[in-house]
Amino acid sequence: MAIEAFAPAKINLTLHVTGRRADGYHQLDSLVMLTDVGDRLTVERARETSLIVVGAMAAGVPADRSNLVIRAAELLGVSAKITLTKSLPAMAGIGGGSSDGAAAIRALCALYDLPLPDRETLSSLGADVPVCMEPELVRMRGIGEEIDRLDTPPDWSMLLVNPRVSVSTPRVFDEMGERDNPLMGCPFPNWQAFDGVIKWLADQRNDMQKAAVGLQPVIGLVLSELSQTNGCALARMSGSGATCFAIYKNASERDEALEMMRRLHPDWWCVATRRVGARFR
Ligand SMILES: C[C@@](CO)(OP(=O)(O)O)[C@H](O)COP(=O)(O)OP(=O)(O)OC[C@H]1O[C@@H](n2ccc(N)nc2=O)[C@H](O)[C@@H]1O
Ligand SMILES: Nc1ncnc2c1ncn2[C@@H]1O[C@H](COP(=O)(O)OP(=O)(O)O)[C@@H](O)[C@H]1O
Repeated sequence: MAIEAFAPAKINLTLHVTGRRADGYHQLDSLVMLTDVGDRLTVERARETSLIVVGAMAAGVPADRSNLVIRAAELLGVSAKITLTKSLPAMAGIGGGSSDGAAAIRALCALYDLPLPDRETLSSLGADVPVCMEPELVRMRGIGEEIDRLDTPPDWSMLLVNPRVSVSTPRVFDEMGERDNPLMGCPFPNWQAFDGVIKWLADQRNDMQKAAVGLQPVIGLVLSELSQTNGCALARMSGSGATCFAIYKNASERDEALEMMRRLHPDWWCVATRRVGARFR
């Protein structure tokens, strides 16, 4: 029997870096949602673990023990034949590897009838793994292991654009200036009221954006082009970059923006997306 799981891209709608722990990890305050674009994996029982990586974004993704799907099997103490179909760019700020690890945990627990590990344990795979288990809109704090479920994610029309440069997460953290930044602003808005949420989001930040743009100036170009598209309510970088997201009130304006970005930059990764919804499993 084979079990499939979907590994959605995550978007950090906000990413406030609020401090640094003694072990060097950064404390975060981030609003996160999962989307309906992602990788897929299938797992089947086997005596030894094996991994095949296929798909449009497979190039350069390790198929050895450094891959988080193999580390997920090791964490659970099980073995499986795993096929991973990569559609998300790696090292892109949308948690491709972390979401694959989280999806592998879900699929392997279903395959072997095991309980899901707690968040601390998931966090040992990668700081972003716990949040990739959450189809709700969530507030993520600590280094990623403290999660508050807030609401059903708003059903926005969005774009994800990656200019095909990879950015190393630790490198961007290293390049940051101030690390003791304020938490997200309170009170939170009504998450389903478009104008109110956008106004609130515009007052929040991605504290890694400036450092990432410094390392890869093309991210600044992505942001400026997205924010000039018709109907763009907000454009911001996700995670440590380089992927940026843009939110639109209307699907038609989003689709026009997608067409324009693809025409202007055929070599960039540009996709339309929305909340993960029923695709999550
Ligand atoms: C920055 C964020 C925001 O959601 O997203 P991405 O840009 O990776 O998508 C995450 O915190 C990334 O999580 P993840 O990619 O799982 O991080 P890990 O593999 O655990 O750690 C990679 C390295 O990033 C740094 N790191 C990571 C998380 C954190 N809270 N503080 C850190 O300083 C550490 O140097 C660590 O060695
Ligand atoms: N399943 C995976 N897919 C992609 N990268 C992976 C995977 N497992 C481990 N990695 C490694 O994780 C690193 C970061 O990948 P990723 O999670 O995609 O970054 P980000 O969190 O910035 O989007 C890469 O250096 C890659 O070699």
